[in-house]
Amino acid sequence: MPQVGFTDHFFKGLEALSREEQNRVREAVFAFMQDPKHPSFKLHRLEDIKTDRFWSARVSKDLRLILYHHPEMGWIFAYVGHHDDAYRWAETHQAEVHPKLGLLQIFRVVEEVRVEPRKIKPLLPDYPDDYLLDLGVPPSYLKPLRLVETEDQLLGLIEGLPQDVQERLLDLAAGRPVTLPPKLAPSEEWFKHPLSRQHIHFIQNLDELRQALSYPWERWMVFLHPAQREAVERVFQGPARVTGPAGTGKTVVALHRAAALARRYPEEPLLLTTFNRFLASRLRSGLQRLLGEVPPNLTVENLHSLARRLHEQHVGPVKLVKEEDYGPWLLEAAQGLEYGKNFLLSEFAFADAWGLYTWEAYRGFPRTGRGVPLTARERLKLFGAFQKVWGRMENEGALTFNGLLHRLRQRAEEGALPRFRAVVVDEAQDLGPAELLLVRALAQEAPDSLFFALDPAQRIYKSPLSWQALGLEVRGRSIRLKVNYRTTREIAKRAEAVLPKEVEGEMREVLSLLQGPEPEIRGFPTQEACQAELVRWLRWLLEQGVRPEEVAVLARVRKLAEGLAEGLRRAGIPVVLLSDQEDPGEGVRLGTVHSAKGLEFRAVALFGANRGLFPLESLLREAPSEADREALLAQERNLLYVAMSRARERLWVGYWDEGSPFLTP
Ligand SMILES: Nc1ncnc2c1ncn2[C@@H]1O[C@H](COP(=O)(O)OP(=O)(O)OP(=O)(O)O)[C@@H](O)[C@H]1O
Repeated sequence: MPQVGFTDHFFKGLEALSREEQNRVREAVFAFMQDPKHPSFKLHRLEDIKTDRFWSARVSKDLRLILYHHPEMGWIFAYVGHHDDAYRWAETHQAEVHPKLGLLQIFRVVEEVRVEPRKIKPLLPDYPDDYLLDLGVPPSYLKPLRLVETEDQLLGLIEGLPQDVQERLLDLAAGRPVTLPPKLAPSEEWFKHPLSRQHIHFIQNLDELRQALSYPWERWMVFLHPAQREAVERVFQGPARVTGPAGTGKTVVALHRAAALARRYPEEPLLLTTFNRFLASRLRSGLQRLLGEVPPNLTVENLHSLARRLHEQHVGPVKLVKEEDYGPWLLEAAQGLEYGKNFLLSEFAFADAWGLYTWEAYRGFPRTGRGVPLTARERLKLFGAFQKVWGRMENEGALTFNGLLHRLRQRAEEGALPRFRAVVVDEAQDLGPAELLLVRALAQEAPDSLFFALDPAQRIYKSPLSWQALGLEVRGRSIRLKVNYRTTREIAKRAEAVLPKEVEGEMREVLSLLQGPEPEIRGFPTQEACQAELVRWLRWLLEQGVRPEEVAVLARVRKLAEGLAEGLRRAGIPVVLLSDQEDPGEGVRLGTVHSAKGLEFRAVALFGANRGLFPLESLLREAPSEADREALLAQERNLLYVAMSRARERLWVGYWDEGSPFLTP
């Protein structure tokens, strides 16, 4: 089979078609590859349009494939769409080998511009043509670029350029440093160049084509950003991580990396894990799409169920106790000590999270960030109380979940548990020390064995911690993503505005190439008024043809979400709780912000972005120290960010009385 390429434009066109049309297109592509000259395709060159390299092939009465014929490579599927749309695309796009980069670019034709006599104030400094060409700007864009005066004009002009060129121009306009793209080396084949692979997906053989055709195609499956590709393909000599704001494709990287590792280590046990059961099942279906099936040597399981399973298999049955069970024991054991309940519970949880079960371990362990300082004597007294609780747990044959994780870790370190050749962790920002130490112990000590995907600004369960202290040094092996593939620029900007400019030592840098309506942030006199407007908004969305399952309504606390569910149902809006996701029915998704972690929706409404809910007043009141309060505040801020950044196209935020202070940075 000759090699065949598919452009990112083709995938965009395909995504806009109905499932049935997509199937027709897939069949047509396959048939075309067997016999492009088959009369049913009525293959012809589009002579009458400006750039005469595109061809049209008929899929059905109304669907057309637009192709480009490359002298060496053969056919490249450039676009697909309904007849008029496809022809319009062909008329407004051109394919050209870039004079400096030496790579084929497919981009929107720019109108010829005449310089007007009036004086203009250009947005971009007067860079020499050569420099702009080095950045990958097509020659026809040089003049129009010089006439751009505002950011909006720039966005409008460059919208149709290859994504990598857009990124560089936006960085340039924002005064950020720009790295020149690598040119094609004389001996390099252009289709293997990373920039070509970012825009054109080449399929080499029939098997690949068959596989590609048997699954719904989505762009994330084939077009990786060069930074994503590096995170996926690099061989890391130690623990490594990918970070980036919401929607930059960290989960996509985790999936591709797991798939790449499965190819690299086909005979060895591998693990792809994440925070909860639901996210793990999403990873599993992502892998099925990517690979056809989950390879037998790759376990995909959330960390908690993996730990339980390993304990049951290798140690014995599990009986867990929670804070509500051991809390009273702790208060009893600590009688006579002058500490409040909240501090006792939080100090116990701290020792438990770090596995400080012996006096030697607890005695000198750094309590940085704990807020309340303790003398050695005080530590000893507290430890005495903790020991009583642990003793009681032992008598009952029970342990905390962290206790279980530490016990397993110990077994793994002793060599009593099977180890994975490599472990990939998604949503790693919410893993605590016990979980991270277990992950480390479950991975072999070898290159590639530990990879984490995380965004510190989405930490909503745990306090920040030093990875170095856990033996996870990632310096030199940390890749940052900044291109947001999910959210429009307008929404991304508003969501990032909730956060400080720098989170845990990393500047928040995000670049979205998608445009859409401004998010609506609205205050109401009462909860009822807010709900009534939400109902109106939801009805309007559904009338616009947005499917109910593409919409999420989120609230800070469960009670509020549940009350709202009733209200929405009464108003005739079908609702499915996010917590019932294993078996979703028809309806708008509704739940707490926590339950929307890692998910995305076409439209998101946040109900009750009030002062008192963000941050949650009742939670802050319980904070045993100023330091704990600060940590909670950061988590609450992150929660608001998580809620807002779930939205792809539309975001609606409603509050009553007074809005969250996080909304006014
Ligand atoms: N290279 C890509 N090409 C096209 N789409 C992509 C690409 N990478 C990611 N996406 C899309 O962007 C969206 C966000 O991706 P993903 O969920 O992996 O981001 P994330 O960084 O894990 O987000 P979050 O931090 O919010 O969980 C998804 O719809 C995904 O399909």
